[in-house]
Amino acid sequence: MSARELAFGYRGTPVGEGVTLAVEARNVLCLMGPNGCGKTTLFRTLLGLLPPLAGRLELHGRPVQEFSRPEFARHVAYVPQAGSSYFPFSVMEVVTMARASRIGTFATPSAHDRQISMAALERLGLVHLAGRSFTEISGGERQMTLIARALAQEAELIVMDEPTASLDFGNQARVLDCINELRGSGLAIVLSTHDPGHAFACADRVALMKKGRIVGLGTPPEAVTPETLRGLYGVEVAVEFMQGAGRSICAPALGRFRQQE
Ligand SMILES: Nc1ncnc2c1ncn2[C@@H]1O[C@H](COP(=O)(O)OP(=O)(O)OP(=O)(O)O)[C@@H](O)[C@H]1O
Repeated sequence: MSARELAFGYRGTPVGEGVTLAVEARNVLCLMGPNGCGKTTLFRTLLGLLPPLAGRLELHGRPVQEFSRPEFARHVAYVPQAGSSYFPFSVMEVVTMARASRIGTFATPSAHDRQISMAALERLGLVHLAGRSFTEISGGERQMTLIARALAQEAELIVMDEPTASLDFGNQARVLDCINELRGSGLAIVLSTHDPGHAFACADRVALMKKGRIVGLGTPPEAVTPETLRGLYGVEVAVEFMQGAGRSICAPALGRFRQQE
C-alpha cells in the first residue's frame, strides 16, 4: 500500500496532510505520535473508511476507493482498539466473522473457515476462550481476539491501532512476537504504539507523526532517539541498548532523576 501527499480528516475537519508512506510485504511500519495527532484518522483513511481529502492512496497500484469492501477485506485486515461490545457473540463467532469476505452472501462458514478460525485462536493461545461470550471477557482478551480475527481474515496487510494498549506484560510480548512471526510469513503490518521501545522490538521502519504530518521516517535507531522523542512528546527519554534484551529500550526521565542531570 502506498500513500502520496495524502491529506486526511473528517468532513469540515482536516486532521493531517502531506503524508507519503509505503508498506511492503515482509515489513512492519510503526507509527508513533502524541495523543490526538491523527494516527487513528490516518488508519481509517488507509482502510478506505474515510475518503482521502487530497493526494493518492493505492493498493497494488490501484486507488483504494476502487476496491469493493469484500475485495479490500481479502487484502487488508484491521485490528481496532478494543472497546466494549453489546452483542454476545462467542469468541469463536467473532473470529469466524473474519471469513465473511470469502463466504457467499447466503452461505454459512464451512469446516475450512472454522478450521482457519481455530488455528488463529491457537496461534494466540486463546482456544480456552472459544466458547465464551465476547461481552464477558476482559479488555485484553478482547484485544487478543481481535488480533486472532485479523489473522483469520488471511489478508496480506494488517493495520493495528495500538494493538498492545490494554494488554498485560506477557500478552504484550506475545503480540510483539506474533507481529515478528507474521512478518516472517510474508505479511505487511502497519501499527501504532505509544511505547517507543516497541518500535525496536518489531518495526523495520518508524514514522513519527506530529499535528497530522510525518516529521520523521527511518529505521528504529534512526527515528527513535532522545532528540526525536523530546520533539514528539516534550519529555526527556533515555534510549539505551540493553544487552540482555538484544535491542534498545526507552525510559522517560522522571522527577528526581531528571534533576540529577
Ligand atoms: N469523528 C470525528 N470528527 C471530527 N474530528 C475527529 C473525529 N474523531 C477524531 N477527531 C479529531 O481528529 C484529531 C485526531 O484524532 P485521532 O483519533 O486520529 O488521534 P490519535 O493520534 O489516534 O490519538 P490517540 O493517540 O489519542 O488515540 C483529534 O483532534 C480528534 O479530536
